[in-house]
Amino acid sequence: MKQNKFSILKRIKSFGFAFNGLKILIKEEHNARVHLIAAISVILAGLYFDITMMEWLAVSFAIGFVITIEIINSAIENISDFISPEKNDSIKKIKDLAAAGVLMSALTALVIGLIIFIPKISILI
Ligand SMILES: Nc1ncnc2c1ncn2[C@@H]1O[C@H](COP(=O)(O)OP(=O)(O)OP(=O)(O)O)[C@@H](O)[C@H]1O
Repeated sequence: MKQNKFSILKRIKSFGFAFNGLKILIKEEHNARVHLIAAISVILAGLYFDITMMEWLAVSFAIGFVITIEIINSAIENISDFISPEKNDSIKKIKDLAAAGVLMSALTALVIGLIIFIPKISILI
């Protein structure tokens, strides 16, 4: 890696590139939109049920975890398509593994959501 001098301007630019990544995610990745809608719904449910600070910590971590894994999955999908636009068994394995990462993160978030919200919803019923 090149040894460059530290520059505030360059750090600010890096933030810009990262925000551009978020823009690409929302514009091009349909699964990310689904996760975003789920995240907004959970935040609204958290406000409605007035969940505790610890519960907000768990919910925030779950949301951040799923979106982060979704971003990594999208990057892997894009690099895979760039390297091999044609069908390839190794690319299939790589993409399926990345998709499994998203599935695991979403299931983890679902379990956290169920633990927090089922008792609160059951009181209403
Ligand atoms: N180049 C390829 N070679 C072999 N299999 C592929 C290839 N591209 C995709 N696949 C298979 O198709 C599945 C879906 O790939 P795709 O890139 O469409 O992911 P997706 O999650 O459905 O994408 P999207 O984010 O567009 O919904 C992969 O998990 C893999 O099994």
